[in-house]
This record gives sequence, structure tokens and C-alpha cells, in this order.
Amino acid sequence: MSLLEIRDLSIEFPARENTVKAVSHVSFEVKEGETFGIIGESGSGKSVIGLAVLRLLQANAKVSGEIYFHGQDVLSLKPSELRKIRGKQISLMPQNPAGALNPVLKNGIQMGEVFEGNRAEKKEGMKKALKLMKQLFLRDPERLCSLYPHQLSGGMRQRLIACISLSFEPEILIADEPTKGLDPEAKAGAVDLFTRIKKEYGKTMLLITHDLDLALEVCDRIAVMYAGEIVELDGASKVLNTPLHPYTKGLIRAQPRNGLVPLSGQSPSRIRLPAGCFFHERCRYSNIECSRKHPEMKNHRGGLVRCCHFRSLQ
Ligand SMILES: Nc1ncnc2c1ncn2[C@@H]1O[C@H](COP(=O)(O)OP(=O)(O)OP(=O)(O)O)[C@@H](O)[C@H]1O
Ligand code: NI
Repeated sequence: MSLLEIRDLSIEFPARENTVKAVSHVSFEVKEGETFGIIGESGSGKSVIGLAVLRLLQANAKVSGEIYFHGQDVLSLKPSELRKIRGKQISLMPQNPAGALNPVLKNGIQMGEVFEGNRAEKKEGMKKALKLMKQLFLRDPERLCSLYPHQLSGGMRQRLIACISLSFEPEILIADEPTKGLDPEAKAGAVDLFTRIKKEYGKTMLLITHDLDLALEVCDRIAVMYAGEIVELDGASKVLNTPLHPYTKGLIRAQPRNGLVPLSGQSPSRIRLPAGCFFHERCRYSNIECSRKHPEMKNHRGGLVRCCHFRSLQ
């Protein structure tokens, strides 16, 4: 059963006389217990999808399509109903962990702040959070609570945010770029952290990332985004080990261990998207058809790919 279902989601932002097309006709579902990854270059539209699920986009954002959580239509929830879901049933680990913590509050107080209710309820919340901290490899959590956020390493800060997000026992955790800015050791730690959240807690997760190693280790399925739309969607190992779309192939070649061959060119303007395939100007396999016809999503061996001639590239 799918816990989160996104159908034909488009997100636009007005910009002077123009419109920025941030997300175009995105559809996917996250099943219960599944870790679903969204990968793609900077600006491809990953974060705005996460924000849309929690209705945290700026008020001027124009959102169309449908988002269902447990079959409830999120886009038409009243503010009071939304409050019940936000942070509690759907929790977001934001893209910028430093910004997520208040620098002038000690970590312990910080955690206490997030629990609502009377003293007993707050205490219960803290107890849960401390237990989680121990389980998620934060040694000596009591000492950690007496420190300020800046006294923690990037990896530690991230674990603290994970604990705060998980202490509400959300049904789904949305993690936005959890390894951004972390050193290689902390990155490896993040793989352990998310593997643990997935295996031991059986959490359903939507993992937004640039980090293909993390995606391969942790995700069950992956959607690859380019210029606001999904260009490939399939099992994580299929997408990352036997990619079909030329863009996915390019992303993989750009990885350090594959020789860091960058994708040439830039992604298109989101105000004036090109005719035809959004990727055709950068695609080494493109032909005249690609510059004219916008490719539909095609089914292929259980997965989806948006490319006119992926078959001939295999
Ligand atoms: N408030 C806004 N107003 C105008 N344009 C916006 C706004 N928020 C996002 N965008 C645009 O929407 C597109 C998608 O942005 P988004 O932040 O989702 O990208 P991303 O894939 O998460 O990138 P990154 O990997 O850098 O975080 C970008 O082109 C961005 O410039
Ligand atoms: Ni982002």
C-alpha cells in the first residue's frame, strides 16, 4: 500500500512577468516501509517536492496536481488538520541542518522545545529522544545536551536532527540532502544512520540527495529528476547500475570514482523550457526527433524512462 502518493504535481513560481517552472507533472508513490530516493542536479526540483508535501512552499507558489498521504488529499487540508500531520506524521529533516538548530540554545533545551504539552509530556518526549540518541550512535547524550550546536561536528548535528525528527515517531521521514557539506567520514556515518533508521525502525523515507552512494545503499527505488521532471524511475540498483536515460548515465559518469567526467552544458532555463526533450541540448545521443517531440514516460522492465531512443542505447 502506498503511504504517500504524488500525482501529476506541478509547481510554478511567478517571477516578474514570467513563471519559473520548478516541477512539471511529477508522479510517484512511496510505499509503506519503502525508502524512495529523488536524485538529480542542483535546481532539478527535488527540495520543492519535499516542501510541497508538507505545504511549506512560499505562498506565491502555484501548485497543481494531487498529493495523498494515507489517502488524504494534503493539498486541500485545513490548517488545523495540517498541523496534526506536519512534524508528527510527516517529518522533514531540512536541507540545511545548521539552520535547523537555534545557535543560542543548548542542544538539550533545543530538543525540549520541540515537544509540546505539559511537563510530563515534555519529559516523556525527551526520554524518547534520549533513547533514540543512544540508539543512533550518539554516545553520552546527556553531555551532548549540555553543549551548543556549534560545538558538534556536522555528522553529530545531523544525528541530533534525525533524533528530533524521529522522536515524534512520524510515519514518513523526508530527508533533504542529508550528506550535504559533510566530510567523507561523516558521509559514511550517514549511510549507517539511514540504514539503521530504515532497518531497525522500519521507517518509510523520502530521501532527497545528490549522493549516489547514499542512494544506492539506502533506497529501494529511485526517481531521477531533470529540469523539474522525472526522467527515470526504477529500483535503486537498476537505476544506478544499469541506467537507461542518457542523463542518469551522465550523472553516474560524473561521480569521482568513475573519473569525474562532468556533464557538459547547463540545464535549461525554467522560464523557457526547450521544445522537445528537456535534455536534448546536452545529450550526446540526441537527434532531430529529440529536439521536436517531448518524450513521454515509457514502461521498460518494470521501470519508467523518458527518452525516445533509450532502447538503442542499451
Ligand atoms: N521561491 C522560489 N522562487 C522562485 N524559484 C524558485 C523558488 N524555490 C525554488 N525555485 C526554483 O525551482 C527550481 C527547483 O528548486 P529546488 O530547490 O527544488 O532544487 P533542488 O533540486 O532541491 O536543488 P539543490 O540540489 O540545489 O537543493 C530551481 O530552478 C529554483 O531556482
Ligand atoms: Ni534542494
